[in-house]
Amino acid sequence: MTLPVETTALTKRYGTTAAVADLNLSVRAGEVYGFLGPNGAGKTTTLRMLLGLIRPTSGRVRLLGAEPGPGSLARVGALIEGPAFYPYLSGRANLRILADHAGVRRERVDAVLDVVSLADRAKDRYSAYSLGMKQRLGLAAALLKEPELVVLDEPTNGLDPAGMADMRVTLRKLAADGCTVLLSSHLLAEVEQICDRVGVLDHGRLVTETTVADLRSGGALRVVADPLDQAREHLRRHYGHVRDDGAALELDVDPGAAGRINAELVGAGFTVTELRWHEPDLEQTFLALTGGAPHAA
Ligand SMILES: Nc1ncnc2c1ncn2[C@@H]1O[C@H](COP(=O)(O)OP(=O)(O)OP(=O)(O)O)[C@@H](O)[C@H]1O
Repeated sequence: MTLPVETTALTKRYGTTAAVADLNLSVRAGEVYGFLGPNGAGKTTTLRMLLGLIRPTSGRVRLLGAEPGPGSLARVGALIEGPAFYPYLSGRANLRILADHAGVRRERVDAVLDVVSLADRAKDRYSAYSLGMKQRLGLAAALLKEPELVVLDEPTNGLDPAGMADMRVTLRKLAADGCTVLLSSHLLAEVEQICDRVGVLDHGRLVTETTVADLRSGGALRVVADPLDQAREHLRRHYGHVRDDGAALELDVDPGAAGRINAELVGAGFTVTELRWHEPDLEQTFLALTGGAPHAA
């Protein structure tokens, strides 16, 4: 099956600086793919190459199975630089202008306003919109041509938690309807909640491409039981290595083992006061992958 986005050894140099180096990305049909990296990692440069806005120094881009060009780009919706709208016109009027320009039926305008949940504010002037609504109108514009693939550069940047949540719902809805979504972000927590898979970029290089579930793997079962020392020895006998920080025990077991361990401890006469799966700290994972490079929140 054709991948919506595939790059091979994609490279962009500015003078002696490699903004993007040897990048092999693959975005699968119907997924929400998060392109993650600290500021300056090369995300925007990559997205611009995908959309044919700048030329790679070397390497190859396949967009919906073809070179980025009029044929493939007609099937792609993109939001790269902030959307430009007329501030004194309503959201609907702005979209109508874009629809007319793109040769899209006007009925499509109301359909996309619905998708981004702006139908009830469609008559309001663009200048009265919140940042979240402006972003969603930008997304609506990108959806006018019923694209198979949507490419969004930092779609949640600057949004408050409610705006982020709205955007999340909208993007998941798009994917559920069969549209592939590729978005960039420097916020791991955000990507983690929206995306199926992530590609982590650092200094122009892909350091990992994996599922969000995989990024999260490596957690441990945290157990607090009384008396703690004896519970530790008991668990060691059955499960091997047990970490003890003085307040709680941690076991590297499968999350599904929690119920059995609870029953065993209670059966052996321990009082279990806490037993929960402890997720790995994703922020630490991200910092480790990107060499601890500081990135803005
Ligand atoms: N036109 C250009 N000329 C020279 N250097 C550039 C140009 N565009 C980007 N760069 C450099 O390439 C690197 C990657 O920039 P890019 O904007 O792609 O990063 P980014 O991951 O999108 O970060 P941000 O979120 O801050 O935009 C940076 O070091 C940047 O300074």
